[in-house]
Amino acid sequence: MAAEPVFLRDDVVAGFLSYDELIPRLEEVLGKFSRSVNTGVVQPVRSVIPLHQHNGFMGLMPAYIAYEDLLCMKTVAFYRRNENLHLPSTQATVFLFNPECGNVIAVMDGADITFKRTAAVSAISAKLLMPAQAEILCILGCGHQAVSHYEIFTKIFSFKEVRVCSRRLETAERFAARVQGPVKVFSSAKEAVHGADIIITVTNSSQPVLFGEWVKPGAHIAAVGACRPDWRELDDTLMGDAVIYVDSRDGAAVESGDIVQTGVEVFAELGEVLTGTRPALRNKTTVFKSLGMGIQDAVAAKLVFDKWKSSQ
Ligand SMILES: NC(=O)C1=CN([C@@H]2O[C@H](COP(=O)(O)OP(=O)(O)OC[C@H]3O[C@@H](n4cnc5c(N)ncnc54)[C@H](O)[C@@H]3O)[C@@H](O)[C@H]2O)C=CC1
Ligand SMILES: O=C(O)C1=NCCCC1
Repeated sequence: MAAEPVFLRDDVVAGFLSYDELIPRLEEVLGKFSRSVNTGVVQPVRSVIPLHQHNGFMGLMPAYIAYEDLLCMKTVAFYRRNENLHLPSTQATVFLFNPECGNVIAVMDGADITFKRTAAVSAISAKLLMPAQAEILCILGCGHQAVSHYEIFTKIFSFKEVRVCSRRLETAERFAARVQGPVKVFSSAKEAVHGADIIITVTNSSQPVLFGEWVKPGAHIAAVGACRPDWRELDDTLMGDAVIYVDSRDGAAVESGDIVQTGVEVFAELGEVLTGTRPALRNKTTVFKSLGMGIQDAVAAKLVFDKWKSSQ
């Protein structure tokens, strides 16, 4: 009989998951995913059940990675909650399976994995696509993803100024009090992004929050929210002006409102840039449209599981 699956709580997962170890694994798997030859990295587009009654949705994100013999699935629900509830909008659980028989070997709280792998992938996009002299970082939206993005961006890059703006000023002020390091709080998104070299959009908005006419030419935008075909974060002008990079072309064609509704051409997947099959056009205004991928969760979960196992 198969052994009982282990359950790893969020604090345990967080303790075993470091950006330093995560980033190279994400780069490797994104590169293999984007290769046209069969690399055994299999990941369908997320299946999504909209939960209109509850202002949210649930997604199923299975993945198999042959070179790691790694079979994984994340379930993730995202709710637009009242900020005053102080509940995470993302509720995620990661299941690791024994690929030989399909039995579950571990169940993990998926919150930290989702926060860190998403921020790490945005940081990879910035490493490849941000202008050579990037001095000002601006984050729009001050929720959970904003915290992990602040952590990794200030850890691996050095900025003269980090600015934040959220829908409500109190949220941005709370964020500034919570993170370790200097932050300038703005009440106007237009003023916050003025002159910024990198802009991260991590909002739960379904309407554009960033407009092309505000953006400095040559800036890099990591657009993390608006993961439904009827949600937007970026306006038509910005989508039309920028060179568009994505994590997965198939996912973007189905899930990204900014892409589906404007019909803009996707220039490359991040994995294609990582493997050198498509160029990184650093001198242009670039958008990395992130949607999140099961393979990203899988490599993160394996890291956690292996560390947990060797700690036993
Ligand atoms: N691409 C990916 O891999 C992933 C994307 N997401 C998406 O990232 C987004 C953020 O997620 P969380 O931080 O967990 O959500 P959250 O609910 O913790 O934070 C959202 C923040 O956006 C702010 N906001 C809403 N409208 C705004 C506006 N018009 N201008 C400025 N700020 C505004 C809210 O005040 C809140 O601070 C969501 O859309 C979520 O679906 C989440 C996980 C992974
Ligand atoms: O990849 C993920 O995880 C998510 N992507 C879109 C929004 C919810 C979580």
